Amino acid sequence: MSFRTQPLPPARLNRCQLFGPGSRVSLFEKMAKSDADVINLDLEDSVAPDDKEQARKNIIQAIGDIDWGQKTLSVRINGLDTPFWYRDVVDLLEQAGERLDQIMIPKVGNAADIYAVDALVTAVERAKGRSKPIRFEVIIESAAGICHVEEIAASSPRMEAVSLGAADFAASMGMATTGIGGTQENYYMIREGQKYWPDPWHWAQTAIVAACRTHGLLPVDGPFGDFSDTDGFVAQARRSATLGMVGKWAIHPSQVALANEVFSPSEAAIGEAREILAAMDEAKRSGAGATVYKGRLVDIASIKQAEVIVRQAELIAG
Ligand SMILES: CC(C)(COP(=O)(O)OP(=O)(O)OC[C@H]1O[C@@H](n2cnc3c(N)ncnc32)[C@H](O)[C@@H]1OP(=O)(O)O)[C@@H](O)C(=O)NCCC(=O)NCCSC(=O)C[C@H](O)C(=O)O
Ligand SMILES: [Mg+2]
Repeated sequence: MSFRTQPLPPARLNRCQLFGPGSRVSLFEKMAKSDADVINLDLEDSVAPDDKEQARKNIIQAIGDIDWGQKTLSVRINGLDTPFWYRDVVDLLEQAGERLDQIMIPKVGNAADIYAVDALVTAVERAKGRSKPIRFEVIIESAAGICHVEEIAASSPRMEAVSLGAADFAASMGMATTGIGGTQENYYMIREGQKYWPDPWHWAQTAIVAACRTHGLLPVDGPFGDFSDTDGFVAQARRSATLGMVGKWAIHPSQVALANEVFSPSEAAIGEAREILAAMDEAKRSGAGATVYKGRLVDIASIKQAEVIVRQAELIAG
């Protein structure tokens, strides 16, 4: 480990983030009653330009009126290249109640983008005497965003989470696809006449995970567009979990249970993690730094791996 130790991410569940357009008020109660850990009310791309103002009003009202339970409540503002974002921030911070936990900033390109939003948020918080600091989550969904992901992760103490937005990312990168996440038909390799489909999102996800882990943030996988493809969603989510991501967006309620299942450690995994910790306790007592568990090596690094699973299990248990 370097002299600088790795900070822990916020101790809260983020297995599923359920999205809904701010213009579809009829969805809000359903979102609040869902099993998602995080709710994202959207002012950005799921809301048509003519509906932006009304959507903002709907969201401000709903933040106060609806019982959101223990969920993390987040609003996605419009991008910094639009005329809408500053009004989103000012109206939300001036008019929405303290129940609002965070704002999601889309299409972030560098740390200066976060600096700009932070300055505005800080000014309104001070002017209005808000007692709970708003936290930030951002979406990496452009070539510039992925190039600057580390400085973005380090950009503000308000930062909590970073998501990969596969749709805008693909567009910005000029990727030859209209699919949102998942396997891409033309991204394959051939060996002995057999096709294999690698994961085109892998490197971007890994870069996000590394930046988040370095700065104590939550790395999250974004949308999977084809909500009728359950197997495809689960496969994508499992790959993300294996890489270190803590959760995934749901753009339809049918995806919530799938994400919760994938990003909750199974009883077997929790049991094994606890056994590894016990085996390493025993090893340490006898002065050893490594031991054998079920025929394989476990050592001090295994303790940290097991602790990730046990920590997640404890969060879920409450
Ligand atoms: C995708 C949808 C437009 C589908 O809506 P709809 O046609 O109403 O779906 P269903 O008829 O199948 O709905 C079944 C029941 O579920 C309720 N419902 C639907 N959506 C939601 C929701 N988001 N939350 C809660 N409940 C929901 C319906 O009302 C039905 O209920 P009932 O009648 O009582 O049975 C719609 O799901 C939708 O708008 N989804 C969210 C879209 C969104 O927010 N997109 C933005 C995020 S993705 C993105 O921005 C890309 C990213 O930035 C990137 O670049 O990658
Ligand atoms: Mg997007």
